[in-house]
Amino acid sequence: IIVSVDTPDNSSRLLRRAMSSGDAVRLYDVVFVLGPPGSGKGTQCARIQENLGFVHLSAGDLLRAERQRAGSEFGELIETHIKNGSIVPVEITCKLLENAMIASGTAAKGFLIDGFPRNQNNLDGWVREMGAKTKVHFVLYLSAELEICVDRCLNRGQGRTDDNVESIQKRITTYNNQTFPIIQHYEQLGLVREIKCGTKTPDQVYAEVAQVFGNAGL
Ligand SMILES: Nc1ncnc2c1ncn2[C@@H]1O[C@H](COP(=O)(O)OP(=O)(O)OP(=O)(O)O)[C@@H](O)[C@H]1O
Ligand SMILES: Nc1ccn([C@H]2C[C@H](O)[C@@H](COP(=O)(O)O)O2)c(=O)n1
Ligand SMILES: [Mg+2]
Repeated sequence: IIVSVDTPDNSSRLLRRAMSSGDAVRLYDVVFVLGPPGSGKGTQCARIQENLGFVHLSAGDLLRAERQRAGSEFGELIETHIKNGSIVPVEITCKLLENAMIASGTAAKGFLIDGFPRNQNNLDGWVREMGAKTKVHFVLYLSAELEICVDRCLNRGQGRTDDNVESIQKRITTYNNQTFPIIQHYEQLGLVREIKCGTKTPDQVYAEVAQVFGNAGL
């Protein structure tokens, strides 16, 4: 039950009453969005944000912005991980996500967290820091054949330092070894909503995405 919007920093839209304890507990509504590099996570999140009122937070975008921020003590470390396709320690990423959630103001229906949690360290850190403040409704898993994903990354044209063959191969290895097990973890909890999107157009994928959100009452 949504009972209020007032939080100490006036930033969270949803304040729900914990029916069991009677205590007021703040819960951010969250959908994680995972899938291989180039599967279309950012593309679909932009549409969900526009049409369904969720705020899109890309962990990769937040890390790239932090890398560029003058005076950041993490810039070099982030760049090294991005180039190597490895995963930045969760303390950094989780703090960036939480700050962005707080900064997003009061209008969000919920948060689409794109590209997170990407490994066990991400998941453990999230549970530790954000578990009690969030409700993860489901994991939107955008799957696609890896050859298609590689082509899309190489043709993305956004000047990303990791859209080259060497970095993409490393990102895919990390995805297979570290991220896929996280998807399997959520699958075991019955929380994965997979959309097979390799050969579908963005419009076709979005039609299925909208259905998933509709089915979840979001
Ligand atoms: N269904 C689709 N069909 C064809 N091209 C697509 C489709 N979805 C996205 N693209 C294109 O593929 C590229 C990668 O898409 P996008 O950036 O959304 O992927 P991503 O999953 O966020 O990737 P990353 O994990 O590397 O951030 C972009 O150039 C995008 O325009
Ligand atoms: N949870 C995350 C998300 C991203 N990164 C780093 C490493 C990724 O290869 C890179 C790009 O992410 P993308 O934009 O493709 O989602 O950012 C990370 O370390 N941890
Ligand atoms: Mg992306």
